[in-house]
Amino acid sequence: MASADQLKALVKSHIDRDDGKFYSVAMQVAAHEAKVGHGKLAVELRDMIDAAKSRVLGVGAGQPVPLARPRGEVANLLHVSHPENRLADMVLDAGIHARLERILKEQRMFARIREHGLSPRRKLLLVGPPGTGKTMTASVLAGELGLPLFLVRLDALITKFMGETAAKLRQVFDAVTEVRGVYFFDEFDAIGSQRGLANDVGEIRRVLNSFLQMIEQDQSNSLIVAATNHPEILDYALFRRFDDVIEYHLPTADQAASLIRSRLGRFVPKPFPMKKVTEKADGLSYAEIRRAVDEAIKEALMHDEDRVKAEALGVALTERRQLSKKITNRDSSAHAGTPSR
Ligand SMILES: Nc1ncnc2c1ncn2[C@@H]1O[C@H](COP(=O)(O)OP(=O)(O)OP(=O)(O)O)[C@@H](O)[C@H]1O
Repeated sequence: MASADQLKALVKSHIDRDDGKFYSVAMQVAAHEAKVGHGKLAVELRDMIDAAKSRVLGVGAGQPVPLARPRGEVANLLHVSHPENRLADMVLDAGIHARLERILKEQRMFARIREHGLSPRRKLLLVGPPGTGKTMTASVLAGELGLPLFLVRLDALITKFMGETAAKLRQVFDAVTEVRGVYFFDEFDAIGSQRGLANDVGEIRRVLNSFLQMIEQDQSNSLIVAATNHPEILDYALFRRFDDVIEYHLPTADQAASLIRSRLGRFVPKPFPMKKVTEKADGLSYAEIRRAVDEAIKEALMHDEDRVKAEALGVALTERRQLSKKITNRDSSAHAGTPSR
């Protein structure tokens, strides 16, 4: 019998018209029934869910995806989108830029590379602090190559019923083979580390081993992109499974200036004391700088002004820094009690 929480979640997802949630809870109920020995009921429930899902148009993003729409159970695990981002939209140091260009070139020529028995680079690990462009990179790769971007939903993949996780991972890797796309595993440390996620360390180890096996065996034409802010807790065995490991960093002063200018567009202040303003961005991520610039643009719009005022931009950046400091302090005090390995 489903738990009270599951029943409540089912009713709530129906009220919210959240199909994805509804199917996910229904699958949990089926898994629970299988676990307590009601195999026939579990199979019936799963069949009903699969049949219902294959009738539904649009997955996750709520957009119909005619050519690359995951079906059946895997639809819950993948959120599909079709980004239009370009490499030129990113502010990057020359090294990362060159590596991404190289990956794109190998992908564009993959038939020729395959003909010679070689494999293009397509398994990538992106590491670096939050807001430095790891997710954006996955979007850019998809956008440049005209491929769908599949975000692997770790919340759906790693359930309370940990025994199911490896089976779900198998479904994701089957999709990787069947539908060419960019498959993005964000917060990859949830799979790639041996600690933190659950008390059941043995189970986490099994999931990690499954991932290692599946990524090693994968010979598809899709790109597999994993990202983490915590490379230090990744299992060492993972690194050699990737064709490239790319390290992202907070922007330098020049990169911050370049992002500010491109984001401001026609709103750029006149005169613009760039150096003075950029100093206020020191220590902020690209994402934080972008948000500060957006705040300043909104301020201008609300005052019916054609341009941002340099002081207003300075204030927005300073506010972001204060916020960022608060978050960092909170995170470090939260981690202070965590025993190290
Ligand atoms: N290198 C960059 N160049 C231009 N804009 C960037 C860059 N990095 C990040 N941004 C801006 O910040 C936003 C958030 O960045 P993104 O989600 O890619 O960061 P992330 O590294 O994946 O962070 P997290 O680890 O928190 O997921 C992007 O959508 C983009 O607008």
